[in-house]
Amino acid sequence: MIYTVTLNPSIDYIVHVDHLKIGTLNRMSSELKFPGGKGINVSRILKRIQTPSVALGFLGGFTGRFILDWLKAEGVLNQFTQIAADTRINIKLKAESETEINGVGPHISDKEIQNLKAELDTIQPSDIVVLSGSLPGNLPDGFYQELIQLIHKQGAEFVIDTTGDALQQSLSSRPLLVKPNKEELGELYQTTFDSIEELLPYGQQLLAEGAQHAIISMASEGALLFTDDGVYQSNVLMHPLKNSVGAGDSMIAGFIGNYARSKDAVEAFKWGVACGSATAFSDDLASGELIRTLLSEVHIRQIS
Ligand SMILES: Nc1ncnc2c1ncn2[C@@H]1O[C@H](COP(=O)(O)OP(=O)(O)OP(=O)(O)O)[C@@H](O)[C@H]1O
Ligand SMILES: O=P(O)(O)OC[C@@]1(O)O[C@H](CO)[C@@H](O)[C@@H]1O
Repeated sequence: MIYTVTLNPSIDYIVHVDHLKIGTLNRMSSELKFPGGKGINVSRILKRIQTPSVALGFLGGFTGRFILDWLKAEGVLNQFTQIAADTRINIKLKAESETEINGVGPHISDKEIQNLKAELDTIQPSDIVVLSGSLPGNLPDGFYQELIQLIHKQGAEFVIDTTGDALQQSLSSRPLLVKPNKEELGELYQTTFDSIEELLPYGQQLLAEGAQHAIISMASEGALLFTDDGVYQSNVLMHPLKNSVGAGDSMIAGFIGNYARSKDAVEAFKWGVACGSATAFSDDLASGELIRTLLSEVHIRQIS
């Protein structure tokens, strides 16, 4: 089974404003609300590519109920830990450019933390746990490390999609996959990149530090896959961009959903690119139908 862990879920409140003027009243031209948070996005895409998963994490209040109802309607299995405080609302403002304003997240009590950790007691050695996104306000910086220890105690594998120190510290625990985007990779190694060639040593460094597979996603410039057998580059699919929120999560879902079955990293990468691109070309997360249509447009070549 694949488990996703979203410690800081959200309602993503997507607001379209035609001509945004700061400092005055603006009227929305349209608005949408979706369940959000990186692990939840992974589980929703897994469902659409017929791969079962169980979504874990903290949910509370009226916002938490909205997310639970939505996941139930979509048939996404879940075992969330109930909390007293309200799950956050993240604003995705779509005007001339895209602006995101993410909440800090609710307070989590010690008892609620223990309840979440107890959910990991039942995972099996063949399971994969996807740890994604930010930590709600009061959780300590090393919290992902604590979860990784619990996952390893059960003999299972993990994927981690986070940034900075938490990503750095996780590498020596041999994550099955890490997927920083180009900016996050630059932040990790305190550098910037002007070309694919400049990226290559840093992708290799992720493997040298312990990652089993690393994808560097580059939005409209495609993606790179680093494995012990070589480095692979995807083409860029050309369709109108509708929404980049969740493209990275969709890419992780596509990779891990396929890899869990095939154990073939290059084939899994192909699915990752199809899922990530399909979400970029959709208003919400991608449909299974669009993912399957785009799969035939994905071409992977070995570059090293
Ligand atoms: N505009 C685009 N055109 C074509 N493909 C795209 C575009 N945006 C994203 N993709 C595809 O989706 C993948 C993941 O996107 P991206 O690099 O934006 O991830 P991310 O930064 O983690 O996204 P997010 O945090 O918003 O979920 C890319 O590597 C690419 O394959
Ligand atoms: O604040 P975090 O946890 O880093 O990111 C949360 C978030 O921006 O990530 C998802 C897209 O990847 C959205 O659904 C959600 O709003």
